[in-house]
Amino acid sequence: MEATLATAQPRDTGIDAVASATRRLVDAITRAGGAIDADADRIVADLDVLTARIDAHAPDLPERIATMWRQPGPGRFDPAGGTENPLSPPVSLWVEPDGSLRGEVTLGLAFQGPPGHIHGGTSAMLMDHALGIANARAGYAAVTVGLDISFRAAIPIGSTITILARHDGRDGRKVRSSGELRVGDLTCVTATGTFVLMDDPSTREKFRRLPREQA
Ligand SMILES: CCCCCCCCCCCCCCCC(=O)SCCNC(=O)CCNC(=O)[C@H](O)C(C)(C)COP(=O)(O)OP(=O)(O)OC[C@H]1O[C@@H](n2cnc3c(N)ncnc32)[C@H](O)[C@@H]1OP(=O)(O)O
Repeated sequence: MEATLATAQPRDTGIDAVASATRRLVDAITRAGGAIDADADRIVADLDVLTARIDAHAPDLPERIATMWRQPGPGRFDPAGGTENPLSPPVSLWVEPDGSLRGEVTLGLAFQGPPGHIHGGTSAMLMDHALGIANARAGYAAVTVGLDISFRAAIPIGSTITILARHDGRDGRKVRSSGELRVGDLTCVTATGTFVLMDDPSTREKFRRLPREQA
């Protein structure tokens, strides 16, 4: 049986292709470093032309946010697995037979923390997001109120990171999930999360208004 994708289905055209190309651009810049200084003026001019071309298509922010949230299926704009988000690492999470999630990602220099290794904030984002999706797959759309994370071993840049996440249960308006990041057999990061259901009145009140109304 074909495995179910819990994150957005990547496309190789349109905005997904632009986002992929932008990830390649960011990776190239971080790898080249100051070696591009001599060519920087021309590069900036070229990039500014591209930015203006793309910006010409952009609606105002509240309209854009509303459009994003009207899209069906897993978030295509998420910061961890959003195929349309150039800042999102290219994460795909699949549903295992027991309902837990599993995925793989390889991260480049843009995500570096300690020398040659992944930044802890990036690991925390991968965990937060995977835990949230594990809850959503179990039927509980919820926001994070607590994330308990342990960094047990540093993750080398360029290694294949396995992401594991599972929904652990519900306690009133709170839901719990847990997960880990592994490289091979080594568990590098473990995390447990506490989330509050989106349909809890206080959460609904907090997140129901569009940014236009909040301004
Ligand atoms: C993007 C999201 C879309 C989601 C829908 C689509 C789902 C598709 C999957 C996408 C996956 C996304 C996964 C990313 C998820 C984020 O990254 S969400 C962004 C980060 N989180 C936030 O911005 C939430 C900020 N917090 C709040 O706005 C408010 O806390 C809330 C949620 C409105 C609740 O407010 P409140 O009613 O005043 O309650 P509060 O005092 O905060 O505490 C709530 C409960 O949590 C407990 N609690 C609080 N802190 C902690 C803690 N550190 N540890 C343990 N328990 C705690 C409290 O004790 C309390 O428990 P009970 O009293 O109910 O037993």
